Amino acid sequence: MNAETKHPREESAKARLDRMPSIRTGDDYVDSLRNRGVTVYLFGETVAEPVDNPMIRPSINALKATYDLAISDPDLATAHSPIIDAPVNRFLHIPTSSEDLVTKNRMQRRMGQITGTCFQRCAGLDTVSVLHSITYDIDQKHGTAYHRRFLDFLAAAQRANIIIGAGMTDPKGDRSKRPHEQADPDMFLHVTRRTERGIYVTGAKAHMTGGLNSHWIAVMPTMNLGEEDSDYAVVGLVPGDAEGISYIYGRQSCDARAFEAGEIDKGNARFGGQETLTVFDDVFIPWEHVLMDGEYEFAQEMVSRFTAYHRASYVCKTGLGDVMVGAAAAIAEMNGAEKASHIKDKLVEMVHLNETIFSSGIASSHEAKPLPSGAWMNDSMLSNVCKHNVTRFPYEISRMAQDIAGGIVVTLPSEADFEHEIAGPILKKYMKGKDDIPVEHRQRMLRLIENMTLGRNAVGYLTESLHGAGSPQAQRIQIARQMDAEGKKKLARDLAGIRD
Ligand SMILES: Cc1cc2nc3c(=O)[nH]c(=O)nc-3n(C[C@H](O)[C@H](O)[C@H](O)COP(=O)(O)OP(=O)(O)OC[C@H]3O[C@@H](n4cnc5c(N)ncnc54)[C@H](O)[C@@H]3O)c2cc1C
Repeated sequence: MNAETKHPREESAKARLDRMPSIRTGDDYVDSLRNRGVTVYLFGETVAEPVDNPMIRPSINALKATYDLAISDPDLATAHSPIIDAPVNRFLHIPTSSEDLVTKNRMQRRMGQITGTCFQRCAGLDTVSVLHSITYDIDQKHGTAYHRRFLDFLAAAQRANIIIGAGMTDPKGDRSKRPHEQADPDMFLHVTRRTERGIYVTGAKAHMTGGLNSHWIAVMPTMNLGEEDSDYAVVGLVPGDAEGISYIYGRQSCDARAFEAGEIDKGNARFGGQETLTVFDDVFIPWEHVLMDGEYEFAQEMVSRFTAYHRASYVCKTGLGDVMVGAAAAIAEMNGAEKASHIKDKLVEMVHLNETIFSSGIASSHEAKPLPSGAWMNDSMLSNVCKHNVTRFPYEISRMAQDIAGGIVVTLPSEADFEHEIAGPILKKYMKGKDDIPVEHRQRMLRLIENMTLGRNAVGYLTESLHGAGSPQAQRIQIARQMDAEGKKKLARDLAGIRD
């Protein structure tokens, strides 16, 4: 069978991506998502064209902004890729220095400031970063060809400028059991059969950020695995519209406001996040796109390297934190409370917490080290500290923003009532703060605070900060592994004059 007559399922990433018009602008990206025929379930129905769905579109807009930033600020959002010897979007660039990782963090903060939500592209970047080194290391041990396959894929992905989604988290069923011990083997994605041409996988990936906004998905194990879990030790690259893949859309708090008329009550009408349960029903992956098959002893190292990158990527939340501080300062002014010393002090505390997150994340990038493949990786201790700060501080920052905003942040009547013939003028009279500030400005600022602390974008600012890249205990385990208590005890013994 020659290349022309191959079934599309077997087509190489290069052939498929070379056929695709290269994406340059944000508008190109939006166009690239049209007419893909992906199966998406939302509110008990299938969605004919996700791009035009009012609930889905804000999440697409957030990814669109990553393309627009690359054009408006190329120093920040593009990098020179040695793989194709050309500039690429930084979200597809393998870091080859600590400076690369520092600039990546600055870009992530900027994206958070622009969108006020999860812009969904970090997990894919951190996945390709870890695949660079882990495929190299597996090849060194087993003589496999994974690294060459990976580089071929990444070169095509960089040229086409696509989005890569990260499918790591399995549904996991009974948390006390290993994958092979589960009553239902599909609780973790696994290989069901191997043929001369490739493998078939079945299972699901949970909470997938930007699931159906991605052109390709990288699936990989979610935890350390033993020999009995070999079929679960699989890494594969799959087009997002591959046969057998379906997406079930995750609800977000207040998401149905997307269908209402008007934009004020949406809080952030333009941008939102997206998570899907991505289901793999006997999905074929040709060998060319398989990057791990049974090398279970590398699963733990892969997860640990992924988290070293990804837990520092959570500096993106400091961009959202900047928006929260701005919103709190603005609503204090609108309420006429900005001169109160406790308000000023709360704003200082919010900034202190936000910058504490940033400092641990950026420090982990400055302390990055090279791996044998040539990719550079964040300092793991500091990136775990960064993520652990993220599991707490955005909640505290949100509490202070709600404190400063006043109870009206949760009792404000609807935009439609403000427009009502009788209720409208009453509301415009009583919802006023300072005289010279239009009521609508106050309404909008309150809705933004609501959106980020209780509404759709609280998913990205709060609960994703808690669980994304691993729940808090996962960071404490990593910190405990690396804290070198014995070395620290020796320091104390020496100073205390205790000699063995
Ligand atoms: C908004 C959002 C976006 C996300 N995006 C992505 C993505 O793009 N790609 C991706 O792969 N994943 C993604 N995730 C998934 C994220 O990595 C997981 O939520 C996280 O790893 C926790 O897993 P879980 O949600 O299954 O919770 P659980 O594992 O059920 O954890 C719940 C609690 O139980 C505890 N627990 C769990 N298992 C055990 C055990 N065996 N022993 C003791 N305690 C245990 C945990 O510490 C935690 O406190 C996202 C999550 C969120 C919320």
